This record gives sequence, C-alpha cells and structure tokens, in this order.
Amino acid sequence: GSEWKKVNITYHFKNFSPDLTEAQIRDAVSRAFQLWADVTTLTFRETSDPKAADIVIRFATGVHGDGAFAAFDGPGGTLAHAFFPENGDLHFDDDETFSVGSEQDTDLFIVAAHEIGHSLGLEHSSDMGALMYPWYLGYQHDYALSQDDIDGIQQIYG
Ligand SMILES: CC(C)C[C@H](C(=O)NO)C(=O)N[C@@H](CC(N)=O)C(=O)NCc1cccc(N)c1
Ligand SMILES: [Ca+2]
Ligand SMILES: [Zn+2]
Ligand SMILES: [Zn+2]
Repeated sequence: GSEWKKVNITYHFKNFSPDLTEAQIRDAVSRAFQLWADVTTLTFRETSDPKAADIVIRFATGVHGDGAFAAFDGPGGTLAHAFFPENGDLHFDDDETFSVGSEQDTDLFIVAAHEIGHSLGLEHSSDMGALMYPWYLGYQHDYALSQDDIDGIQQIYG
C-alpha cells in the first residue's frame, strides 16, 4: 500500500487562508500533525523550502491544477483533500470558512488532522467515532484520535 519510507517527514505551506492568521494556521496544523506523531514513531517538521518538503499544504478554490482530484466545489461539500504517500500534498478548499476552537464554521485543526491521515496512507473508516470517518461531524473540544484511527496508523507504521 502507499506509505512513507521515512519517519522524519517535512511539510511546507505554499500559502495561507485569509480566514485566520498565519500563526493560528501554523498552530492548528502543527497540533494536527502531533496527534499522529503521538501514536507512531513519525516526526513532522515545517520547512521553508518547497523543494525539500515531503508534504506541500495549499489553500485553493475551484479548479486548482490537480490531476487526480476533482476541482473544489465552493462553500460546503468537499472541505479538503490530500494525496496518499509518497505525494502527501494537502489542499484546503478556501471557499470554506475555517475557524479554530469554535463551533462556528469549519475547524481547521480537525480537518487538517483528517487530511494528514490520508497524507500518511489512511483511507476512510466506517467507524462513526473515527477521525477518518468520511464526514465532518462538527467541532469537538479536546479532539483525540479514536482507537480505530490508532489501529489504522499503527498497522502502517507499527
Ligand atoms: C471525496 C473526498 C474528496 C471528500 C473529502 C475528503 O474526504 N477529504 O479527505 C471531503 O472534504 N469530505 C468532506 C465530507 C463532508 N463534506 O462532510 C469532509 O468533511 N471531509 C473532511 C473531514 C474532516 C474532519 C473529519 C472528518 N471525519 C472528515
Ligand atoms: Ca467546498
Ligand atoms: Zn487539490
Ligand atoms: Zn477524507
């Protein structure tokens, strides 16, 4: 299956969203990576060099130059998508209104954590409690990985 052949993975922000400050976006994405780092031997580090980065993160709308994925669809519907390893690139639909830590709008931390699951090789889960469940069920305070998510990632990276 698709998995990274390395444990030290780097990511690069190609751009940011106007919905939040760069600091809020960096913090939400860093915390999302940390969820997965906590249950594997993987480490994640931001790099300013797009060429050195394993995972390139972008905010985009509509048609944005992807071959594999359909164009983004405006507000609602698809919120983001990510390529499996060893591409791993992660795109957020910037027609969504992203927020951090509020029931309002779409929580960037939770969406990022879900997409990073894909970037690491996880498919969707049928477990409604799982982060990898296909549907975003709204903001939850103190979000944590479900056992289903942990089992899934440890099957790949042991
Ligand atoms: C066919 C895929 C490109 C759909 C896309 C997705 O699964 N991206 O990973 C997506 O954005 N699905 C929406 C479905 C929806 N509109 O509820 C979603 O919320 N996925 C992200 C997400 C975020 C956080 C938690 C969960 N469970 C799912
Ligand atoms: Ca959308
Ligand atoms: Zn895309
Ligand atoms: Zn998904």
